[in-house]
Amino acid sequence: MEKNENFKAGFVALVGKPNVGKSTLLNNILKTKLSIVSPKPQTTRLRIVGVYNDKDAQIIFLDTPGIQKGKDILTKTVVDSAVSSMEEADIITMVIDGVKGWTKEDDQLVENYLEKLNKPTILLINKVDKVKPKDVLLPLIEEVSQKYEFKEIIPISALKGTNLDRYIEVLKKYLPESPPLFPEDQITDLPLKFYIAEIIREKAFNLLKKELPYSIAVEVESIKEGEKNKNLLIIDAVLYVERENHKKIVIGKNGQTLKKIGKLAREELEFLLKKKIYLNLWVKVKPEWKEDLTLLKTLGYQYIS
Ligand SMILES: Nc1nc2c(ncn2[C@@H]2O[C@H](COP(=O)(O)OP(=O)(O)OP(=O)(O)O)[C@@H](O)[C@H]2O)c(=O)[nH]1
Repeated sequence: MEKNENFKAGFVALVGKPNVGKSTLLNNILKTKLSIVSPKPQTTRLRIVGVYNDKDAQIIFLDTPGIQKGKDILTKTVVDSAVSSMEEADIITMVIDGVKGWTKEDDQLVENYLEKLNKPTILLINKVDKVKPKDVLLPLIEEVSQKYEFKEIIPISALKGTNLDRYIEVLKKYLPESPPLFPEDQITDLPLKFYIAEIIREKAFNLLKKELPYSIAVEVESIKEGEKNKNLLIIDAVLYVERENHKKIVIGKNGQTLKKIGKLAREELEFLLKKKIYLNLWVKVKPEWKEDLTLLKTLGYQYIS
């Protein structure tokens, strides 16, 4: 790719309440599935970096998990990682849900973070495919422009792709001039083990969200190539639950639920990695895994101090 002389590169932190559509936005911009999208709030617990490249710019997205209230170590870790994303960023993008409008939590985000960090901030009003332009959107734009000195306010639909090109152009305007910061083929800094664990966790979460909304963690213990067949990956992974009765739920009657999780994860992994996959899944009980620092670190929550 022929590079523009005034090439720009830098970090953009995506912030906003759970469920406003940050993961959908990132996935649509990067056209590859890096973070979990699900209708349940607070599923993105990891800081995920996606890298957008074109001839003018390299934009590195920091996807921050919702800033939540909570006392366990996992929640604190999540908040720390969200804050460090914002501190690292050249530009902050705040996302709100156009249907729900501006909320009290958004006021807190402005007060507690944006005003203190004082970085160029862009506001995206998402899900505009679901709102009436005149009756809802125009008054909302008027309202939010009083809330903070946003550099720009852009109505988008992350789902439909509406106005995302305009958003990219605006980011380029505020990014510093710099050579690329990452090699171009690097679309995520997540190690493969971690990436696979997230896909398995997503499948388990989607099947079990009613019974076990937040208490499953997944660790990929090993990934080996087939001895004779290099096109085969053998993956061993453990699903951690907090209680014995949760283990029964994950396994299901005659092992049906675990089998289904395995099948869905395997199909997606085969598609994404373009290899044949053997996926061995176990379920282990690990009481209070959310409080277990060592395990959290193994699982990749690196921002624990
Ligand atoms: N109609 C409509 N729905 C959207 C749009 N963007 C996201 N959604 C839906 O909103 C829900 C939440 O989207 P996510 O991308 O998971 O939201 P998030 O902000 O990453 O949420 P957390 O992971 O909880 O922080 C999903 O059901 C999406 O399909 C949009 O532009 N229009």
